[in-house]
Amino acid sequence: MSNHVPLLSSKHLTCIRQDRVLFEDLNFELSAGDIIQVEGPNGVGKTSLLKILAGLSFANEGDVLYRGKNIQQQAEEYRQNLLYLGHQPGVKGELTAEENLEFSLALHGQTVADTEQTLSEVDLAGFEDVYASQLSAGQHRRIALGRLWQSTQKIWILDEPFTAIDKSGVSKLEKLFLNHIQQGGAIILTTHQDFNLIASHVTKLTLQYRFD
Ligand SMILES: Nc1ncnc2c1ncn2[C@@H]1O[C@H](COP(=O)(O)OP(=O)(O)OP(=O)(O)O)[C@@H](O)[C@H]1O
Repeated sequence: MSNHVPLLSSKHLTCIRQDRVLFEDLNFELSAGDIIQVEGPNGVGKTSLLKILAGLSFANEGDVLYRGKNIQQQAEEYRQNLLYLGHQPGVKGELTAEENLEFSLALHGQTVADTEQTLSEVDLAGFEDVYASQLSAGQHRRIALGRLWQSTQKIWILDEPFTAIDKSGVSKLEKLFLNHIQQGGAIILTTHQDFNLIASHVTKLTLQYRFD
């Protein structure tokens, strides 16, 4: 008998928002080496699901398990092993690119080191001292994505990480994702974009509108 325990799993998750059942009895497993793409039309419940998985909001029924145990019973350990990027980049206009990255890393308990190198990984070399208010939407997203390059967390939960990112940035991210899963990490993400490099590694979890 297999004693495989997934990194992250959901058991019988039900989510109701504004009297609408977004999903019901949702079960999935995310193991080391997996990439799961949550897909479905606008408003179907993808962000709601990711927030529940990240412990930022609650399901109406069911559980989220980290290594087989409810995330609420081991909130601190789970937090240390989780990197969540929401669909807003969360960048502050009055801080420079480098200050924003430092602030975001510190806020999330990540090591604040090599921020210059990290900004260069996300193609922001030369923009370190520019205020974010003077940077583009794609550059804001790149600052937020910088956290991935400094991540020691195994589980990445990413809400629309490719938004506003150009083609070469998307390829670079795909390479980073591949590297992450090859090192024993796992990713669950939403995107409306198709994958290229990592397409064969991606399993889809499709949410559908319910009309009951
Ligand atoms: N905190 C909340 N309170 C009330 N309703 C909410 C809340 N969060 C989400 N909803 C509703 O739940 C539904 C699903 O929203 P969600 O953001 O999860 O969709 P999505 O699939 O991520 O959409 P998109 O592809 O547009 O990002 C929407 O109708 C939204 O209005």
